[in-house]
Amino acid sequence: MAKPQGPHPGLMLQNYGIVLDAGSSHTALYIYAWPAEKDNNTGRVEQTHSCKVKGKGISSYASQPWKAGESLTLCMQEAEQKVPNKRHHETPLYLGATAGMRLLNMENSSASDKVFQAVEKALQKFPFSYQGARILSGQEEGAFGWVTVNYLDDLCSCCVLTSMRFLSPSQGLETTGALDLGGASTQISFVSDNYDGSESPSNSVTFRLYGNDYNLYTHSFLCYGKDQVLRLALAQQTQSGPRTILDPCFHPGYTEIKNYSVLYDSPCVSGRKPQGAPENFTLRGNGSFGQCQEIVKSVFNFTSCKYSQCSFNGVFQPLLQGPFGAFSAYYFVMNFLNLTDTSIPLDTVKDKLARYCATPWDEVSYLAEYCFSGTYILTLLTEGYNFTFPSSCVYFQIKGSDAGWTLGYMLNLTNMIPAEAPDKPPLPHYVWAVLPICGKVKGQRMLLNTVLQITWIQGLFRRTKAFSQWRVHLWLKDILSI
Ligand SMILES: O=c1[nH]cnc2c1ncn2[C@@H]1O[C@H](COP(=O)(O)OP(=O)(O)O)[C@@H](O)[C@H]1O
Ligand SMILES: [Ca+2]
Repeated sequence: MAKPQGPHPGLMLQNYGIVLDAGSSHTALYIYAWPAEKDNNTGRVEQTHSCKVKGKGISSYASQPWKAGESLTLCMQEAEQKVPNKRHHETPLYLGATAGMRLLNMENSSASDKVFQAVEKALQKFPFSYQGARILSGQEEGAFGWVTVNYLDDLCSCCVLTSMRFLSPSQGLETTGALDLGGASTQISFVSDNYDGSESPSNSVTFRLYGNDYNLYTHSFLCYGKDQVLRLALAQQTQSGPRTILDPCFHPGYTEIKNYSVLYDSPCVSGRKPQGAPENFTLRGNGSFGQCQEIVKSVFNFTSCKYSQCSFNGVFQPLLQGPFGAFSAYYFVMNFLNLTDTSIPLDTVKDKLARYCATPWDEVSYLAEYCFSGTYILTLLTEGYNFTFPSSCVYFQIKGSDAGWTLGYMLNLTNMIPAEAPDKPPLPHYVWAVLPICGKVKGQRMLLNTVLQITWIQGLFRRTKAFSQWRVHLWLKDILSI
């Protein structure tokens, strides 16, 4: 008897790509896959696997660089299992390091070189097509995060509220801004109609997509990731070299002995260590959101701005234009605190956070830093960047842990971000009319997307924004399976 025929093997063929995100706090490996037979511009790239490397980020191995390489072995072995053997040699492997390595490189560039040598040696042992390990600039980190957010196009309910924006004849269509919060740096990236890149060229990244140039505003604040900001806040409170501090950002009853040398061992606070400080100090929590916010505010500088407008620390920022997707630690922290619903009035959010901060430590008992982190996020968004809640549409991405710069980085390096327009329109016009029907088939959520996409298409005809054309193109291909 003849064997049952499976799908044509060609249809099953997948391409793979691996990106290691060497963050300041830890390293994560992501595997992406996309159909091999579709041309690069249209196949939907999906994350098929992720692996969290045990231990800390590679920058923490400055004094034992070989361990940085070793630390990656288990996740790399997992990747060997997950990517089919036949595809190993064609699978590109990238490692990108962010703010932890930026700081180490500033502090001790030979130690940072040694960490990269060790990592390179470890990665080259695997059968993938190794494409190099490097430090991403802050602009790259922000810009690739923005590409990911817009590629994923995973609009949440928050944007339903603002979908009328898309219909507004004056505004036209919009892309989604990206907010990334790491341990050592934080990025904000968005396209603003009134920003042409000339006022502060260092904050401008130009993308060529479908034949049009996009001007993206992006800024990375080194030392404003949540772990380094905690150091800035503690440095602020220990300038006189005390033996004890009463810290409002920690729960009442919380006590921790902190070492001065360890606290000040970072370029973000080095040079500020108080002279003649004892070896340690005791941090005692007193859980006051209001006082904590005052301390957090003091790490921002709002006094000088040589541009038409600034966010903080004299950094230019054009008028906010949303929606925005907030991911990484934004998501972890706000999800933990049950504060991802941005339609809640700001005062209610503050009340909830105040109640959480005031909860005695013996009732919380683990994860001491969420009061501080929540207060920092709220302050960064409202005072630093000037978001107003609930009218600003910032949504904490459900797949927050997996959104980030890695997908955008890989799309760029594998030439999957189309720079030039296709010769002919992506689809014949009659397809537009079919959209609502296709939408209904996949249920309400798809219907919502349909409405948004149609509005985008209206925008397309109005302003022919190339990036949205790209998105619409991908989306149509996806739902129509062509
Ligand atoms: O599963 C989690 N729960 C809570 N926080 C997390 C989790 N995974 C990562 N984080 C936090 O997200 C941040 C990720 O920062 P990352 O290591 O990418 O630094 P970087 O982007 O500044 O280089 C860190 O502050 C880390 O503590
Ligand atoms: Ca990161």
